[in-house]
Amino acid sequence: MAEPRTFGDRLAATFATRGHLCVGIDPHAWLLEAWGLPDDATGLREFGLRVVEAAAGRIGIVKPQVAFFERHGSAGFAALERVVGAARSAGLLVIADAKRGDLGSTVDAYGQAWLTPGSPLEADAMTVNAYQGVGTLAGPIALAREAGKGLLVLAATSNAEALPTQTAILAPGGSNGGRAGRTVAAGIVDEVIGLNTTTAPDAAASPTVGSFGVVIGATVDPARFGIPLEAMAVAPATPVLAPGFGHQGAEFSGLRERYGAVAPFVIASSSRDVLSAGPSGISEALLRQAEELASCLG
Ligand SMILES: O=C(O)c1cc(=O)[nH]c(=O)n1[C@@H]1O[C@H](COP(=O)(O)O)[C@@H](O)[C@H]1O
Repeated sequence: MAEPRTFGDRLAATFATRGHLCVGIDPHAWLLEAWGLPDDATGLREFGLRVVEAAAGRIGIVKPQVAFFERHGSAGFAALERVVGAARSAGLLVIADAKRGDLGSTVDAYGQAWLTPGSPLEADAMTVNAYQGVGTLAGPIALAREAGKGLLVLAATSNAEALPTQTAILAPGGSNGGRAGRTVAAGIVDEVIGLNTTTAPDAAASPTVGSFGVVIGATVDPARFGIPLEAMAVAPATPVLAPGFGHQGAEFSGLRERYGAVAPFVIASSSRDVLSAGPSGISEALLRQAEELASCLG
């Protein structure tokens, strides 16, 4: 059977067959040491490939954190290419956690790096930030539509320092002027919902999940940001990348209450908590977490 054309369709298929768990591939120096691996490009590659091997067939989504590979320069990027390639070949959805953002002409190149079919770092989706305006993302948005890729835009992040900025109130004026009075996070979410509704004609007959999602940390209260959860759940739903489970304190048992109507479209991400099970324990830890998550969502 042909692979679903859009990221949203592939995500919907993954939710149905492999569930909602995403493991973050975050090779912190202390984790490399705990795994008995060197803190260099060979260690990164080995770590990433072992996580991919553990994830394949057990869960559906991996999220390599680019920063840890970037620490080792070009050799780190070569390791990341191998890990991303292995994950995609294993049928896992790959979200490149690159958190790129810039003015339009520059962000276009970031989009090309991570979303162009056949590019060395090709992923299924990437994280981006829109603090220079969602409009700056026009290039990656167009590329994602054309290539069947996805974007996950930071809205309400899991870290406490973000609260004052992301709950700040939008001023009138500019292309986002109609959203004046709402929070920065809610304005971003609203614009991303709009991207999904305007993509629909091109996608499957009635897509259930859109290709453009937002990041809403599992440690925050979406109501505090005025985020319209019900509107996000209207088909094609705006998926949510939800980091913060495990090490940052969020629990799967709180997921339904936190995300309300949009809970069925949440990608629940955990890195350190799962990775600290080590190379011999990670497969079992992934299965256990996937089961727990499924029972909380079921
Ligand atoms: O975009 C992300 O993935 C992200 C957004 C956010 O709001 N908070 C957040 O922690 N993340 C990422 O998710 C991962 C969380 O890792 P753990 O706290 O170890 O599970 C890190 O790679 C973060 O960069």
